[in-house]
Amino acid sequence: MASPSTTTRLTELTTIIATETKKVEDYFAQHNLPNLSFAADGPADFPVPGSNGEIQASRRTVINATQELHDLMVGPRETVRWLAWSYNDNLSLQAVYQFNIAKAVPIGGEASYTEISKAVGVDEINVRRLVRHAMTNRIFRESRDGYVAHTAVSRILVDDPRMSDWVGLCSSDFFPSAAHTVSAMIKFPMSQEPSQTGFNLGFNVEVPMFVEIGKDPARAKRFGGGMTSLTGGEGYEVEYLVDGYPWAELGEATVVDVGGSHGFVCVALGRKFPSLRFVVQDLPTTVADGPSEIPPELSNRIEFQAHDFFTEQPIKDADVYFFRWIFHNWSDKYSVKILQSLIPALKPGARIVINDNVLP
Ligand SMILES: C[S@@+](CC[C@H](N)C(=O)[O-])C[C@H]1O[C@@H](n2cnc3c(N)ncnc32)[C@H](O)[C@@H]1O
Repeated sequence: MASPSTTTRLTELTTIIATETKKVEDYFAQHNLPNLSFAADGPADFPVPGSNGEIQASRRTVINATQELHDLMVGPRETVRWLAWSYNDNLSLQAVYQFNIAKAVPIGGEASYTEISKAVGVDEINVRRLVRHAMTNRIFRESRDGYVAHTAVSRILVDDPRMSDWVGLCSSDFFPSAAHTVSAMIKFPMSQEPSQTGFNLGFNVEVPMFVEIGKDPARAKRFGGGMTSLTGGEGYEVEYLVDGYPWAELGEATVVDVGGSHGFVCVALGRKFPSLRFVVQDLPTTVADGPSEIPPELSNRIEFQAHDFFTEQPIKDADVYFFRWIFHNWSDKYSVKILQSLIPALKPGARIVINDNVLP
């Protein structure tokens, strides 16, 4: 029999939501901050810095409590139904990205479905279906019957090219891979091979994902841009890394950022620790785009080198070999290979620093 405690929990949650929301609103009022809104000119981010622990804790509590309240109200059976259907959210987002629909809607104005259809070269019925579906996630709004305007969410796809890269990477590279992951598990049971994955079945290719993406400069650039965007996202800020390790104690030291993409981590470290020098290693197409991302004042301390981390590490005298978000991409077999290829380069006292996420 169902526990009668649900009613109590609902009331508890509404009280938590009201109390913590008031703290946030009072803070906004005291600091003259804009109201939260999805209007196209509304704030794109929560307008209180992450360092404000108290308001961020209230915000987090409201997010969790409203989610729980929502889920309780929806109920277990309908939760499963909607979860199973949520691929449609990726689908409409992929269409918006792929057909560049956000750019077909003027900021501060509106466009009819007919105009969008002409601008993006997709038939009007599908434009209408997909854009209206995207609206269920607050991507665009219908300003009047048959006309589309931006919201603060859709506007980000125009204003923030790196977020657009992230959307493209997730919807166009990861979504098809995820859709084939279980098929890959059935076809290649217990495989540790990077060429026997959902990506391989999804794109019908035999080489590992990074090799395939690296063959196409535009796709590699999108991957790098997407990673930069993710790193700027809440909870992933590079400051945790900058402040969370005693970099200053290394003194005059060389840090090799293995698989360092476009070098944005080294930029953040280089700004704060002037005695560090950096070599960013990655696949050739990725490092080709790196130097243009480095601010001029750091270009003499950050260099790029094409290097495949499965081959012997070419930099022999470094103080730190740094791996950020590398090992979670590889099975144990290949993670061991990546580490073994460092061995010939390690001088006494050299460090291997790993910054990665672990699912608890
Ligand atoms: C998840 S990204 C992490 C990027 C960066 N370290 C960061 O913190 O965002 C993994 C990186 O590994 C690179 N990579 C993949 N295979 C590689 C290989 N065999 N040798 C060197 N880099 C590789 C990719 O190009 C990509 O930039």
